[in-house]
Amino acid sequence: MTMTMPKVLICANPSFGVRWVKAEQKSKLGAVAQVLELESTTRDEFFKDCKGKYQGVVGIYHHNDSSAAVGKFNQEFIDALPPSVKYIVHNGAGYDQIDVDACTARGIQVGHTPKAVDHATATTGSFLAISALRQFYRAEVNIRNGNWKSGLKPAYDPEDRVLGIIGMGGIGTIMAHQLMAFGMSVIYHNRREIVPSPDFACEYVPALSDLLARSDVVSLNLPLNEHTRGMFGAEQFAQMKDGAVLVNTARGAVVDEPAMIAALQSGKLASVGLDVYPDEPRVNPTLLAMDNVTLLPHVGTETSDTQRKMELLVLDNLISAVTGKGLINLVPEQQRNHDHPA
Ligand SMILES: O=CC(=O)O
Repeated sequence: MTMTMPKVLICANPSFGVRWVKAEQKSKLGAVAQVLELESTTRDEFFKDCKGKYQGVVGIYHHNDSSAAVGKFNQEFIDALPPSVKYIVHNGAGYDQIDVDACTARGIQVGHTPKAVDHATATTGSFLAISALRQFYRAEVNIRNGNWKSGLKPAYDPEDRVLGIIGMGGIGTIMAHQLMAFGMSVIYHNRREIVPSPDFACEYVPALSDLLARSDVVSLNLPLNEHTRGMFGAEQFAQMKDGAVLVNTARGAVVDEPAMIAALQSGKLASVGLDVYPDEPRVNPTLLAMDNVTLLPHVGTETSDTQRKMELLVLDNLISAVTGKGLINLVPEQQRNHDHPA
């Protein structure tokens, strides 16, 4: 019986693979597929195993941790996969670790977990915005060093300030609601206005430069792709208000990091709140040495509730795919009539 089942490879270190869902939820995949755990410990070993024990694999579960074990799912990696592979499902909303064009060329469909990440990532973004405005990190450093309020500079209230969201989607919408509760008003910039308009008070700003000129807090909520890599640089910082705040829960490589550091050093930016960095897990030491910025180690979705939702969605996608019903969450680039987002 098992031999006739399609094979699915959980391509992640066992402690990062499927760890939060209940056993019976995990076993639903086992009922329709033969589930293989990642055994290769290096990329070369993985390539060797593609010609051996991974032969016949139809679906692959991808986790950010997959890269730690076998490296990026780039063209070389995709080309080395057994010809049987038809689906790769990433546990995460951002799937920049996977070369989607290489997958498309090989007839492999790529899935991901949008929506499941929205609340947790939005909460992280809202925390970063508040912490950056109120300078809570600097205050915490003070108290931990026994300095009470000495040397603290005036901070800013969120109320009556403008939140500019770049890439209004699921995460941006929840962040907007959360920060409106703190008294902020919301404007957004996407490539196109959302139609019908969102059902809450927000204004579409067609020109990015206008949004930057009007926002007290700018939040990046867009995917990393060929259109967005490095899109936020010296020109964009120059267009921002003096003393504005930048929040990034998207991907570090969307921002030109040296330009951001220069804007912090000149005072153009009052502060930043970051959950993502261009070369994770490395963090620029200049940023680490600044106490007016709030930095988190890419924990946007790191809650047991959200991790469970994400794992479940990956499993549901794989079950749907291997039982002939197709992926539930195909990445936008592989959807018909796709026009790149935000
Ligand atoms: O960074 C987290 C995600 O892309 O889901």
